[in-house]
Amino acid sequence: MLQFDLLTTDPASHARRGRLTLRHGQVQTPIFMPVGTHGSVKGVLPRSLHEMGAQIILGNTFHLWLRPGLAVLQGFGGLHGFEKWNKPILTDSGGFQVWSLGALRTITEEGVHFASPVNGDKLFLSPEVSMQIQTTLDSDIVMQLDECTPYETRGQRTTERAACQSMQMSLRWAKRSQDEFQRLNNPNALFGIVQGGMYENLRAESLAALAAMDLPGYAIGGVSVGEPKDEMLRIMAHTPHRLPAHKPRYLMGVGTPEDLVEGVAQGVDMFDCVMPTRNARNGTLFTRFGDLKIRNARHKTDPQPLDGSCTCYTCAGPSGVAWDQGGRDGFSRAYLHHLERCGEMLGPMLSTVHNLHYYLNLMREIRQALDAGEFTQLRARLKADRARGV
Ligand SMILES: CNc1nc2c(CC[C@H]3O[C@@H](OC)[C@H](OC)[C@@H]3O)c3nc(N)[nH]c(=O)c3cc2[nH]1
Repeated sequence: MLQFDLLTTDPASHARRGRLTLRHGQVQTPIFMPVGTHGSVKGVLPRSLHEMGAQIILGNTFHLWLRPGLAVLQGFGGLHGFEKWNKPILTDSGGFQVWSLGALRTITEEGVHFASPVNGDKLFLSPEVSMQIQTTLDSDIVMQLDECTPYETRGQRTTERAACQSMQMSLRWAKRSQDEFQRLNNPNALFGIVQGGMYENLRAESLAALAAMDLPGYAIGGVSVGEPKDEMLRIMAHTPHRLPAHKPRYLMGVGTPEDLVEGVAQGVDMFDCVMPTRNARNGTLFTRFGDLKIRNARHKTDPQPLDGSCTCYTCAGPSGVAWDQGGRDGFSRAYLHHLERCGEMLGPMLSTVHNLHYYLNLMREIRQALDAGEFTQLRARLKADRARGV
């Protein structure tokens, strides 16, 4: 079950404002979806996710199938009951993880044979098995099982012929996913995934075949897989706006704040990326004026928060009043630098709150600008601000 309402479209770009209605609630788009691969968004309390306005989070079929396993998840009625998240969840199909297992897996038309990296068990993942797992997880949005076409194979750029064969297998797996999804009477929404490597003609063939399947939503896969930035931008400029306008469009695994703004301008509605959470754990913080490495000695005595305009708990404390607005309840860069240097748990926790808030707030600003017809101005200001440097 999914309803997508297209609210406004930007006259100067492919950007649009929408609203997704799913079984576990509504999602305003464009939206960023925090990644909770193993059933938790690393280092963040669900209550903090609610406070920062997270509307939908991700889970991953592959990881949750291996641990805790279907029997446990079944006992809780699925992933919502298990991780105590009562808003929408999107689960990825496991294709990407299995692909990244490398030598440990054998891909055939039937599906993928591999040894569990957890306990060595011999496992088999097919479109049908992936649908059965995601039905048990009861996620609001289910991704088809696909093959994420690599950018390179043994150091050589993937040829058009290889990308074509991979894309066509993903199309056959889309059909098998849809048949099984319907056979299971899954009440949620199944998304197709466009492949085709870095070849626009293959991307066009993939999206045409998927559009003909009349699925509730579509993702663009096979990017953010190690390709040069200009290649990703080329595909981002080609594919999203060619997908059905009245269906939600999800760009998988992307990206930096600049990529999200560019993606919205190209017509993307939904994003997921491990960057805000992973970078937080590595001490790289996103701010309005650029990225900041909290480990750097220059922060040792700095009383300012990470970002003077930010209202997150880390920057503005319980009052939520930003430093620039006179607020002095937030944590200082000096304190965060100290926590990082000492390896204190609180460091990555506070940094993750800030980075996720930054991403979610960026999308909130974009939605507001689209509602006010000011997306072009916001896009220019964000680009200039981020280039200023911290
Ligand atoms: C990072 N770049 C990137 N991610 C990608 C993901 C999600 C990875 C999935 O793995 C977990 O994060 C690591 C997340 O799972 C919750 C995410 O959805 C993809 N998933 C599928 N099915 N097909 C793709 O072509 C694909 C391409 C990607 N490029």
